[in-house]
Amino acid sequence: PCKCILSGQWQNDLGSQVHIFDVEADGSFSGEYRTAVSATQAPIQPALLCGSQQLHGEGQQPTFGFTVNWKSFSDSTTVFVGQCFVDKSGEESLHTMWLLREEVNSGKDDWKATRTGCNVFTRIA
Ligand SMILES: O=C(CCCC[C@@H]1SC[C@@H]2NC(=O)N[C@@H]21)NCCc1cc([N+](=O)[O-])ccc1O
Repeated sequence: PCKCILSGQWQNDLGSQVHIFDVEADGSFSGEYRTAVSATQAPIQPALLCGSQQLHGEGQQPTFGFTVNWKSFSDSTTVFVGQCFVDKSGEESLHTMWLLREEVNSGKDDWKATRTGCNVFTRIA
C-alpha cells in the first residue's frame, strides 16, 4: 500500500528535480520544482507546485496531476498529468505528459503559446 505515494524526491530525463511534500489523506500535495532546462535565457528559480494523486485505486499504480507556476521574466505555467508505475523489482517511475503555457502579449499569438512534451521521473535515492 505504500507504493507510489508521491512524497519524496524525483528526477526526470531532463535532469530536473522535484520534491513532493507529504501527500494528504485526500491525495492532495504540494512541492517544489527545480527545472534543469527552460525556454528563456532568464534563470528559472525553483517553483512551487501543487496537485493531487488517486489514493483509492486497488492497483497501486495511481494517476495524478500537478501544476507549476514559473517565476521568471515572463509568466508561464506547466501542468503535468501521468501515472506511477511499479516494475517487477519494486522501482517506481512517473510517466507524464505536460503542457507549458507561456504568457503572450496578444490573442494573435495565442496559437503559439502552448508547448507539450513528456517526462519520466524516477526516485532519487
Ligand atoms: O521555460 C519556462 C519555465 C520552465 C519550463 C520547464 C519545462 S516544464 C516541462 C519540461 N520538463 C522539465 O523538467 N522542464 C521543462 N517557461 C517558458 C517561458 C517563456 C519562454 C519564451 N520563449 O521561449 O520565447 C517566452 C516567454 C516565456 O514565458
